[in-house]
Amino acid sequence: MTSPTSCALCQARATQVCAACRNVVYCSREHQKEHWKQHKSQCKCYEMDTNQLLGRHLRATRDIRMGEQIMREAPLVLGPKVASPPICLGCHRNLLPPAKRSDNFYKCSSCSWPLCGKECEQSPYHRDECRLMAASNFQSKINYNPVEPELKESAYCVIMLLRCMQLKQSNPAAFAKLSALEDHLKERLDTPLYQVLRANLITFIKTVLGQRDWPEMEILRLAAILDTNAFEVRQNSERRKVRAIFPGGAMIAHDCVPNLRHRFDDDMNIVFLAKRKIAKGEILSISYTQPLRSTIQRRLHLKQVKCFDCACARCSDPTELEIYAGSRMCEKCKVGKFVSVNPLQNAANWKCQVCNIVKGAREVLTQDAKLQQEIESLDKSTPAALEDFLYRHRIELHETNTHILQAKYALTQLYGSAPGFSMEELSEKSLQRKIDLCEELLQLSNLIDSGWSIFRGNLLIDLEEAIVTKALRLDDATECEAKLKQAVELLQEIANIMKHEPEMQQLLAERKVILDAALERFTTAVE
Ligand SMILES: C[S@@+](CC[C@H](N)C(=O)[O-])C[C@H]1O[C@@H](n2cnc3c(N)ncnc32)[C@H](O)[C@@H]1O
Repeated sequence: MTSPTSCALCQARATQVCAACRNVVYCSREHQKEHWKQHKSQCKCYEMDTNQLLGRHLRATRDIRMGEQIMREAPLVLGPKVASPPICLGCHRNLLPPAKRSDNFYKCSSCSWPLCGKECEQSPYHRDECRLMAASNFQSKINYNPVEPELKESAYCVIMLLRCMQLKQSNPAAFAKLSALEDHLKERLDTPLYQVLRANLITFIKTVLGQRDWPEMEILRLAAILDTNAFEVRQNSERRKVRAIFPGGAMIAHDCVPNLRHRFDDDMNIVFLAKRKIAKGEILSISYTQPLRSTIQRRLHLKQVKCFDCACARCSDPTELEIYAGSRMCEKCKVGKFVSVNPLQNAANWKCQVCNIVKGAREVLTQDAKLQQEIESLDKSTPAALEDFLYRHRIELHETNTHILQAKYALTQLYGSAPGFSMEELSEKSLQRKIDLCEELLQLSNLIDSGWSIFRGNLLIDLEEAIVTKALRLDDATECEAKLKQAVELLQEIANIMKHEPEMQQLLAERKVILDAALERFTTAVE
């Protein structure tokens, strides 16, 4: 296809191109502005494509720069997660404890679901479900629980489903968009979760809430659409953790080493950014799972939650891009690592790369599950238990095994923040430990979450703080200067990675003040 050469508005010879999509050209800035209303809906740097493996997905229609924002979309439907600590159904903020332990939350005057206050009773999110509950004489029984205020209430599981169902009447166009999404209902129907849904939730909706006209399979299909496509929307500063459907964002495929990342703005719109340069024609991807997990763990999670077998480059490589996250050291030769003979076949044997002895998949899975359970049960309030875990497993697990990586990542967070381990309190040894762990994981981030990832950004923030702390403790002026210079470079990279994260801006400004003060102190000291 040849590029257009005449102005999209007046057909005169064009001199400038729309920088966002690079698909249309203009003779002047005025004509570009005038044409914007018409062009807006087509101004995209991606298009929808379909193939057998991924189904529908998005593909770049031009080269995309690192850090470029490529899509912003409002939620089509939004509501509580399947199980949630008490939240307000009007504004979706986690509810604050009442003033007195003996008091309860504010309750909606019609349906008794807890809310922030009277003003949230009229929220457009809550109105329709409230009417339905009140008409069926259903009253929520969620109360403030002073013993376990954060306890997740499973009663919330009905809300999002009801909101989807109510779209059919209130907004048929939105309901049509929702219904066009993938569901994997066939695969989900026999799972224990869907059996429980059928037995409890569907019965509740049909009999208690009087939705008898809705066929069971139609309600289950909506539940399956939510499970396949919903994003978790997190706004920590607003105390919000809910789920939402974004039909455009739902078209983005998964890759274990994705090229996009996403965040949410103040209005709970989803925003996708390019983590790295993306070439024209490349498939756009996000990760539906966690990068520190091993191939078996990631594939199992994707299969259970999203019903597909991932066959991305990382999953297909027995060495997992040289990370060997799922491998253990060979018990026999002690120098080789076990790798799967076919990582895309869960039942395939594992073989030592050096002495070639073989282990069955079942044994590998059992060992892996045991270790995962062990690490999840550790006390993560201080570094001791995690350090002990690393020490105890230092022979059978190598440096980049998933369990070791998870423990190391948790340690980077604890050194500098856990009680008794604040930055000022850290011993020289612990401070250096934090620096070493951050540097090690940063190297790894180039392989498993490359480019401007949040994983990399968070590690850089931790490293920068530790480096400045270290610099200020040094007596040697040359060493101190070198460390402060390193911190300046780190802060620059952090600013680039986090420039689209409003919640990070205050922290960055504070880090800059601290670093500038450290540089000034250093300059004054050497003068
Ligand atoms: C959020 S939807 C993405 C849009 C979907 N492809 C469609 O046609 O509606 C998630 C589903 O897309 C498919 N999918 C996404 N990434 C995939 C991948 N890397 N390999 C195989 N299937 C994938 C799976 O069926 C998955 O359950």
